[in-house]
Amino acid sequence: MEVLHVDAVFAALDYLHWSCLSDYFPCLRGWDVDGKEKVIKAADETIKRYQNPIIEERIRQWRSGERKEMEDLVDVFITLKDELINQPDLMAKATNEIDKVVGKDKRLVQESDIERLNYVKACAREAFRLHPLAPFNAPRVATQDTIVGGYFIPKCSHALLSRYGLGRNPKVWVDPLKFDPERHLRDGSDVEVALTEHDLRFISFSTGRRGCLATVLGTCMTTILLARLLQCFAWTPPENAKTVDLAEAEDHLSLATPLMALPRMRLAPHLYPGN
Ligand code: HEM
Repeated sequence: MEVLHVDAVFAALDYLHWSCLSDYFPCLRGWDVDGKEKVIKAADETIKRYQNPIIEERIRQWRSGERKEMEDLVDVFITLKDELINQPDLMAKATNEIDKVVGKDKRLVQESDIERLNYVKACAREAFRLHPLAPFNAPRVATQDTIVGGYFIPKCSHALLSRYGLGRNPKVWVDPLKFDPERHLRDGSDVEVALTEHDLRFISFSTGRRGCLATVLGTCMTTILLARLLQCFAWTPPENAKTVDLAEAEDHLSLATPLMALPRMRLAPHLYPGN
């Protein structure tokens, strides 16, 4: 069932940005002229069959008082960690910053440290720029004729922003394919690095009325997760490999080959939850 679920999620993601004839001619809805409705319906049913019982069980646990603490959410920062594995000097800079701010072997990174973890946040910004989760933002429909960035957008047209294209635009970013967190740090300034990017030079939380409602929570989750991955473990490529293969798959932005990396504990054992 889990394999079916993952396949269904990827099918749904693949189709997210496809245009469908019935979006433009609603009278065709149900006829499935281009065959996409059938694929999406099947994926949707599989996703619900897998996820709904989990969600319902969670709701039951909260209502009955059995569950009292928040758990899970997030994964993703895998690609970011891999970029750092391939450039040990950058990883050392991030780890040193964490050790300096938190102190070695004292405690784990916590929310109050975030404002002083500028290099870690610059790494996260760089990952948002270079490795967007999805190729496009959610589609928008123009409610009136308008001009954006010099382009005329007629009323009713559907507009998609390329997250991939923005982050790698050579007119905006010097050496755009290089993973270089320093580009987000202002020389000699201790201005706090933010993960938000309101000028849309790349998309992290987007901006405006429909931008992410949880930029503070998202920043907190991202920074703490990455900082703890680096604080708790020294990461190296797998045996027999010099680097982690970061090549993207041909038809989506995930890694072409599964991630393999070796973690080694770098803190005193009592600091790891469960010990
Ligand atoms: C690293 C974490 C996160 C990132 C990078 C992120 C990014 C985004 C992006 C790019 C959008 C679309 C904005 C647009 O289309 O213009 C969005 C929408 C949204 N996000 Fe997040 N998000 C994150 C975490 C969260 C969390 C934790 C929550 C809730 C607890 C959340 C709630 C929302 C909501 C409600 C919207 C829809 C806003 C609307 O359509 O009006 N996000 N997010």
